[in-house]
Amino acid sequence: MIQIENLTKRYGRFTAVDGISLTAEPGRITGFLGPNGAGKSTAMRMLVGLTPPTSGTATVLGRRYVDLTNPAAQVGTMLDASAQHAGRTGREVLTLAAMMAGVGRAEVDRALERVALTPAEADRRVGRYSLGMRQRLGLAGALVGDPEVLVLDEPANGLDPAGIRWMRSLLQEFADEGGTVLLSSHLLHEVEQVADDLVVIGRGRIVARGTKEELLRSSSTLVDSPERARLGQALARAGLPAEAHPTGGFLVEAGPEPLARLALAEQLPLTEVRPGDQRLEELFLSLTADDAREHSA
Ligand SMILES: Nc1ncnc2c1ncn2[C@@H]1O[C@H](COP(=O)(O)OP(=O)(O)OP(=O)(O)O)[C@@H](O)[C@H]1O
Repeated sequence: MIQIENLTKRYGRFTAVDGISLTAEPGRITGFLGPNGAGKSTAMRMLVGLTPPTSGTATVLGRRYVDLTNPAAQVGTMLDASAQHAGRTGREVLTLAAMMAGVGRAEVDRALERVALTPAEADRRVGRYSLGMRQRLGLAGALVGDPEVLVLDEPANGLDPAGIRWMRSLLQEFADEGGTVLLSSHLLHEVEQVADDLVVIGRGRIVARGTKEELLRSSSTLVDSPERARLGQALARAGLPAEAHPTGGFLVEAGPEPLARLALAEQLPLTEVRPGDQRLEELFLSLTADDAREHSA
């Protein structure tokens, strides 16, 4: 379990993280989504004690990270997969992580196996790894101490679609055994494939949160009729906000019931009544486009 309450980080007059609160539950994968510069890494660094917060609290397993008895074994972290020592082999990097977590060589082999790095690959220098291999090694480092919680910053970075599917099943297995996963991404498509719950951050503030299903659920209905013109007139008369949809029919800001009643009253045949395609993508873009623009300006 991860609990963040009113967490704020200011650098001088700039507020990087602005009073955010979020919870990541055991048994679930929580995606922390936001455009570049939204404050994800800063929040995660505060969570694991690498950056002191200006105010607010962050706890893992009920305690501040620095107060955990053996943080390296209780919380697996991967905050910057590209920061691994290029001159060391993957196995050496992992052996160091295992020592910090107080576990032995058998766990190193087990972690390598879990992330599907072969012994030959493990004995290669990290400088010669692809980005995807570095991510796998970073995940192995997070898993090696057999933690209850994983905190992963952009773990899908550099993975191809098959790699993302693989990561999803690995993290799902971890969550199914009761583990807590908090992972960040600036790419909606990635996080949508991996997470159960989503927290969306823009310009340091939480702008949406909920289960993936909740956030994907549509508030509009797509409706169509062979008598489209008459349908349009009926919608206008009924005062239902509607706009023409590119694929035909109308996108109406209403649930299906008022539309069914309208069709019955107007004796209108309907060929389509289904949830409008309010994809999470639109939500993400509309919620964060301005933030992203201002940051890059
Ligand atoms: N040490 C620092 N000093 C000053 N500003 C900082 C510092 N660290 C981060 N920032 C600023 O805080 C904001 C949030 O940065 P952060 O790295 O947390 O964003 P992010 O959501 O992780 O973005 P990305 O997806 O690009 O990693 C950015 O505008 C960044 O420039």
